[in-house]
Amino acid sequence: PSLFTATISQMVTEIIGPKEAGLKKPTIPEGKTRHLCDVYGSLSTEDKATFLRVVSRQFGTDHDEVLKAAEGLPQAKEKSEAALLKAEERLQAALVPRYHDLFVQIGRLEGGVKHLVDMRADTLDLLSTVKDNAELRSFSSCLREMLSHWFSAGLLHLQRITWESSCDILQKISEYEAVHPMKNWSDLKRRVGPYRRCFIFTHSTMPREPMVVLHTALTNQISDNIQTIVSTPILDDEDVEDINTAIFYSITSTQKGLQGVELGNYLIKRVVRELQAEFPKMTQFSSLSPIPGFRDWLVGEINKVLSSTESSSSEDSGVDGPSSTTPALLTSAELKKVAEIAGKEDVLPLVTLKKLLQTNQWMGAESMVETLKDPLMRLCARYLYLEKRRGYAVNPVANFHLRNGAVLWRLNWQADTNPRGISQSCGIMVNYRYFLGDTMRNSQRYMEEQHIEASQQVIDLAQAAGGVDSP
Ligand SMILES: CC(C)(COP(=O)(O)OP(=O)(O)O)[C@@H](O)C(=O)NCCC(N)=O
Repeated sequence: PSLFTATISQMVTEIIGPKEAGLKKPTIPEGKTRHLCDVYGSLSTEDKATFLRVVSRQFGTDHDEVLKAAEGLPQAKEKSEAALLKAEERLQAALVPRYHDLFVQIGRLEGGVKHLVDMRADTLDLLSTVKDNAELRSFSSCLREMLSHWFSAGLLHLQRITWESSCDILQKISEYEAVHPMKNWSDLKRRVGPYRRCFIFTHSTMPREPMVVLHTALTNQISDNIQTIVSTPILDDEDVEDINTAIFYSITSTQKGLQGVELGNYLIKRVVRELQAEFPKMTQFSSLSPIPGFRDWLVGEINKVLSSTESSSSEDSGVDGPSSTTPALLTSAELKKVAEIAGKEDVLPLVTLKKLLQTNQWMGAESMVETLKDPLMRLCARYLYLEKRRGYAVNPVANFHLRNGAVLWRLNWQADTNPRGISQSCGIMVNYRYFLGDTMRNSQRYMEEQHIEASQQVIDLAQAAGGVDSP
């Protein structure tokens, strides 16, 4: 390992120059940079991790130099404006990690930007496995910052995908689909056919590679279920008079290394403009989104109640009574009904409910579905509107649309009855609605005050779950 580490340091130093070279760096033959990329590309996952650890640690900011430069500021301020500017430039240079120069050199190569995107994906994978590694985190954010300049809106090319697009692109559209996987060619044909629009962004450094894909349905109302979008037969030609709404029902960013560059946000905004131009009468823009993680969150909440019931060894029969902090998940009457319908009066109702949820068996009986509609809709509103991580919505899709300035607008019961939809979110889907004149303000309030703009339906449901004071 030490020989490998020394070799990495040597190769990087030959490209970015020794530390003492400062700002005067020799022009480096591309050959050394190309060789480093080839070596990196040939490494095993484990050796790539070593490479990333070594470079992020050995070629980060020089803390002593930063301190020295900072200490020189007061004296320079006393001396003159020119001296202060010079001292500030020295500090700015000191704050740029040395691997920044490595990224610049790699980015200049043919295929170098793609190499950096893949290297960032490797870094994110490594970060997901290690405990907090501050140097690696800085390395990743420096790389993200650089990539965000290369992948800004002005440098991305919008392309509409139709059945007449080339096969290699259509194949990638099918393979990359992460939200509602396509089963066959007719699925794919439907999603690019009449009353549908499929747009991608491509980038000159990765031609013929969809960087992000947005699927939109053209309708005359805000869709409340996915079946009518992905399962309807292929329609005849569009009747423009019948279109006034765009439903974003799937968006996928295909390059993991571009996480945090917000390509999806750019694409939605660009597609809205494109559709407004094509359909001047279009007035409604909304997503129809999955709610990944809701079912698992609910099972977790049930486990919390069961373990607290066990530990408090309360005499009552496991009725999910409200505790001082969190309100009851289901009312006693709802729990009683669940036990009755399941024919399990002798088991703790929450244990029965947990099993029904984990096996999707609750969908089997109409009476059970009816009984669970109100509690599941309440709890889903609480999950989306109240469950937070560092102040922001814990659900990643909610966080994405709320950052874009959308409104948490409507929960839809039985909106996705595929097994995947039942397992993911008990079949519930949500509309994040884009009111174009408000998105900027909504986004700002969400990012700065963690305020979630929500409709009365959602607020009432969350309130019924006992989690929110009346606004
Ligand atoms: C939801 C997506 C498109 C957001 O991507 P993007 O706009 O680039 O945001 P970010 O990843 O840069 O924060 C992305 O997270 C994604 O592809 N998620 C998996 C598929 C999905 N839609 O949940």
